[in-house]
Amino acid sequence: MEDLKIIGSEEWCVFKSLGVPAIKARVDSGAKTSSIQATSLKVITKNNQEWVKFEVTPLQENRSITIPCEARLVDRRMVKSSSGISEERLVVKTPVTLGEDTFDIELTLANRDTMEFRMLLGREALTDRYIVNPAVNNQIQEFTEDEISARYKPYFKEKTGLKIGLLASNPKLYSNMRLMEAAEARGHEIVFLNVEQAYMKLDAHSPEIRYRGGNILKDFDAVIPRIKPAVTFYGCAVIRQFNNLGVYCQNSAESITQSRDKLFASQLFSKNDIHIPITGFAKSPMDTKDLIKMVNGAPLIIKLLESTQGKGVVLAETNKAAESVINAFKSVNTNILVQEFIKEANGQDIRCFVVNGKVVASMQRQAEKGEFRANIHQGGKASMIKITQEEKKLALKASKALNLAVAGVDIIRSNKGPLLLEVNSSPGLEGIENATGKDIANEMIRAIERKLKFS
Ligand SMILES: Nc1ncnc2c1ncn2[C@@H]1O[C@H](COP(=O)(O)OP(=O)(O)OP(=O)(O)O)[C@@H](O)[C@H]1O
Ligand SMILES: [Mg+2]
Ligand SMILES: [Mg+2]
Repeated sequence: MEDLKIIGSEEWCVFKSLGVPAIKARVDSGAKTSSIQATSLKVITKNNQEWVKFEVTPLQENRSITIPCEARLVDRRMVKSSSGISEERLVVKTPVTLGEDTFDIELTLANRDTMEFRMLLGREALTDRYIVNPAVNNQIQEFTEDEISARYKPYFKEKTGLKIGLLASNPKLYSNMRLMEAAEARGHEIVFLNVEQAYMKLDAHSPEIRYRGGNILKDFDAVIPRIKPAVTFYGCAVIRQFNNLGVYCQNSAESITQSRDKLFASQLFSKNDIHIPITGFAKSPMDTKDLIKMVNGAPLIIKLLESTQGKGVVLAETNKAAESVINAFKSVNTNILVQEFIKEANGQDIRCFVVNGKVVASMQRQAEKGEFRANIHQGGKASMIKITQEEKKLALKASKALNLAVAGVDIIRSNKGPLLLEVNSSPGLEGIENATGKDIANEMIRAIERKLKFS
């Protein structure tokens, strides 16, 4: 016991033979084997032995430094993730240096970028060497920030900007052109990626995304998803793949999927105590009459579950009309929501543009004469508006409920106070930039910089 050293909760490890000058490990006596976050895994044969090539992004704060490594493969192990799923992980063996001691360590290569720390130091490496004192850090080796900078100096690439992918469909669309412009203006490299031309390889060790023609899409720091409704399913699969490869996606596949389903989203809102117009959903035409009563009768709104630009939103003026329209949709198996009509809104609604938990712009939209839908695509006119504290809170709460970093939140003013209409995951920039004069594209790019701690 006496010659065991005290090790803290976080320690710097050096891997000379891998070429990793310093990597901070979380000391985790709960884990048997140590692990390191690794991407682009590839098993190769060297002198009749199996080796693994992989890449390590060793610094938590700087994702632009990636070190190519090679180590001998000693095992393949099934590991249970926190969600209970078993996955095969490659295990390599390599010398590690902690302070004055150098010893061989087995490392599981964790190829999913979910770890806060880039490395975990497990029991096997600690036993007979260290006693853990979780209250302290850097007991074995302390590196100052300057020392880390010096150690990493040769690795700092001449990289002045991020590499961002704009995952969308039409490069000529105002919003997409503005995002490309804003990213370039801030010194980043931005690549337009047509979502339907990206395809993927699903493989435990070397998952990939390729682009038409066979190019592998790699080295992306971030992806801005701008997925049109018609490609939601495929687009979200591509976003998930980028995410699995450790690329930051400004809106996640999950939140986009949720926001696209008006019923699912409305259930999330009511669960989170977010007020929406009274809304009903029913399967059978036998319930239509009561459904209409439930939302206070006609005039009422009927909405297709997946609709945008106001195309799938209908106003039924009388109970009779409502009943026949609802039953007509049901007869062709189309899912619809039935909603209380907020007459006092007078064809007005409010669009709040939310970026990373902040309302960066808001506008009022006024429907054309004789029209109740305020959508700009339906001829609505936009103007500046100062929203109330309550409306701001509502917008932020709604985007938070869906976990969207970028969201277009539609709010309607009713006699009961502001009500949430819907949250869009790819809100257009044209209407709101023109109405408010705000540079929203720039806000979105800056939000990515902040998330990636790029400055
Ligand atoms: N319950 C309601 N009462 C009054 N007006 C409504 C109601 N629901 C929707 N509207 C009007 O219809 C417009 C379109 O509705 P909604 O935003 O739900 O549909 P959408 O087709 O998804 O539009 P978007 O293009 O914003 O995604 C709203 O902006 C609003 O002006
Ligand atoms: Mg919508
Ligand atoms: Mg809308």
